[in-house]
Amino acid sequence: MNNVYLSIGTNIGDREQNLKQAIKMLQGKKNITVKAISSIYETAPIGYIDQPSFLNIAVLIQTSLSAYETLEVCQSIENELGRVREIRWGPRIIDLDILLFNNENIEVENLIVPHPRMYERAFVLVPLREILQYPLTDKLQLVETSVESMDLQKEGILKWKHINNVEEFLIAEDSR
Ligand SMILES: Nc1ncnc2c1ncn2[C@@H]1O[C@H](COP(=O)(O)OP(=O)(O)OP(=O)(O)O)[C@@H](O)[C@H]1O
Ligand SMILES: Nc1nc2c(c(=O)[nH]1)N=C(CO)CN2
Repeated sequence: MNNVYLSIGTNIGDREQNLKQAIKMLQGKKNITVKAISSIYETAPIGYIDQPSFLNIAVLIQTSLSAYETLEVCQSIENELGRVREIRWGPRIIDLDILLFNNENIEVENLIVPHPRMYERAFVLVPLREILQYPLTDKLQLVETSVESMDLQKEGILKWKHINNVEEFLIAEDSR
């Protein structure tokens, strides 16, 4: 079984609903088990600034899929939820990135793991830190040391909401 950390972001539409949908779709795959979900963080947009704030979350899954197959699942979920690719780093209904795949270094076409920009992004590291599985590998340890040296307010971590009961969170009625 592979331990895989994912980052999910959304800044269009009913953002919380988008996160729920994405997690439910992950859970619905027969080769994937969702093991942990971080709090939901509201974060200021990084990179391309003139866009709404994001909700960001980190998820730990266990899967028999390869890294590339996991990427394909992430992309199929993005497509199914109706993501349209326009501006680089611009607004999106949903974005699923593979952060870490076991403790592996992977570089194949269309896939680089660890995610090349993860260690400089508070919106990735802060949720990820919450769900790190022990014992810490060197890559997980680097998450902790990187986040410790960040000024979270300056990095746009605005507020967060803890999910007390994951089952309840996922089945809760659409509030619209
Ligand atoms: N670890 C990874 N996780 C997800 N996608 C990756 C990864 N490494 C490379 N990619 C590739 O990156 C491509 C562009 O991804 P995307 O459009 O989501 O970028 P982005 O979210 O705008 O920016 P960023 O990659 O900085 O988060 C994807 O099509 C995918 O093939
Ligand atoms: N706060 C925040 N900013 C972003 C995000 C994101 O998920 N959260 N995703 C981006 C594209 O990868 C660019 N900027």
